Amino acid sequence: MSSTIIPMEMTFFSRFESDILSGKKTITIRDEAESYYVPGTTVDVLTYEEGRWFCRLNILTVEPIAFNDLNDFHAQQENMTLPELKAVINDIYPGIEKLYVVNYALVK
Ligand SMILES: CC(=O)Nc1ccn([C@H]2C[C@H](O)[C@@H](CO)O2)c(=O)n1
Repeated sequence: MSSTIIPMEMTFFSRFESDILSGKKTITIRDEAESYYVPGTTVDVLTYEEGRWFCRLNILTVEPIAFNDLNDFHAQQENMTLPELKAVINDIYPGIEKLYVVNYALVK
């Protein structure tokens, strides 16, 4: 018998909290270890640093993306420029080519 674990929480660096709450940031890009979010589910969102809850998100889609295929639309959805987004991802996931775009909606 196989069992599926559905994640109930997602963490974000606290510097992204205001962009998420204002609706300016509508995706996050994660590595394979965090590609297990399930479309149609809702997750509690906590700051990575303090574990402080700040909102809930509906997971809309989870789609693979290669680092080299990131484009201005991804950056716009992250409320960044493309060079800023690539720098952030390089910092968090250095050298990782296989990534996942998690598209979400804020639960109001
Ligand atoms: C633990 C961990 O990896 N936490 C993360 C990963 C990514 N983010 C943000 C940073 C960018 O806005 C996008 C793209 O990775 O997602 C994050 O806040 N916390």
